Amino acid sequence: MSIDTYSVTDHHIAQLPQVTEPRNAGMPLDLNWVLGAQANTSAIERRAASLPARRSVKKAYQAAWLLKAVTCIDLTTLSGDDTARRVGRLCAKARQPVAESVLDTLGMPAITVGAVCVYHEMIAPALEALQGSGIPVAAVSTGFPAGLSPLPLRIAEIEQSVAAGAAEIDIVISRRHVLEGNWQALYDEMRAFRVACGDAHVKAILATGELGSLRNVARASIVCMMAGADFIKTSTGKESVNATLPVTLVMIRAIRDYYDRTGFRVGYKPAGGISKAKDAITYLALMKEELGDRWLQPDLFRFGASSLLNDIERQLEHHVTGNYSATYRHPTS
Ligand SMILES: O=C[C@H](O)COP(=O)(O)O
Repeated sequence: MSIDTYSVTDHHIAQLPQVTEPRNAGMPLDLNWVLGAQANTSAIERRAASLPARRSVKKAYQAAWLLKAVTCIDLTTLSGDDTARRVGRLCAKARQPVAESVLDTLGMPAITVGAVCVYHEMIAPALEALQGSGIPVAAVSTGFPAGLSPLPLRIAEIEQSVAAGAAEIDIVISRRHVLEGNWQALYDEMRAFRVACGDAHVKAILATGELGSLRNVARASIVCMMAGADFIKTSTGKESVNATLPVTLVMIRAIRDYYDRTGFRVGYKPAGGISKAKDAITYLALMKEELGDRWLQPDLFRFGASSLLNDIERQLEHHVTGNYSATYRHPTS
């Protein structure tokens, strides 16, 4: 199946959606629902394997999809040697991720990335560098990436990050709760994190590469949503296996199930190892197909990525410098 006919309108490109989404309030832990969650691994893997080949976007539509992807990036630096200077450069890129000349040629308005994602210590320089841009700062907290520091410290870290001005907090769950099937413990932990976040939105990093099975991924996704996660996110980027298409299918179907049963839309953030423009399009197409256009807005979809933007920039350059530029039409025209 091709997605040539998918329209990527100005509305989709718009940086900030005008819709007001009721925040996921969560619900009591429903163990019947959690334990009933299954994942047919071979069917999911078969479908995931066919996705990249089945998804193609005509050249005339690609630039719009790529710009859409840019608006959904949590531009990230999560390195032990991060400095205020490096974060400053990242933020300058976040403000203007695509060269003005490229946007002009494509007839597109100025865009920014979805957010900048850093460690707690880098919140202040990020805020300073992003002043006036409207781009939120996301902080990884709770002992990222392993999440094995004492619970009170992890909660205090969230509180400090929120006090420092982070509008979004990416927490890591305790993988052992999933591996031991201790859903109550996972729920209680996630609930405590959500409370500590206050008004800041919370993304629950499942570290799916360490959860042992797709069924565990499905169950952990549901428990975190029940406990009030605003987003569920695949990975820290530090596991040996990070974002994958099978895991994505499982997580976004859990999101759909949760929406059908509760009416709350929870966001999805694939993260780790997504560095190619064509992969970004595959993810966007999958979101559109499984969850619909609403989940293509940056308040419900983000890529956690440190190098994806570089490849998207390269591809956009091809669009404006190659033969292609002469034939470019906006998808809505
Ligand atoms: O959430 C962010 C991830 O750490 C990014 O991973 P990456 O450096 O592989 O793009």
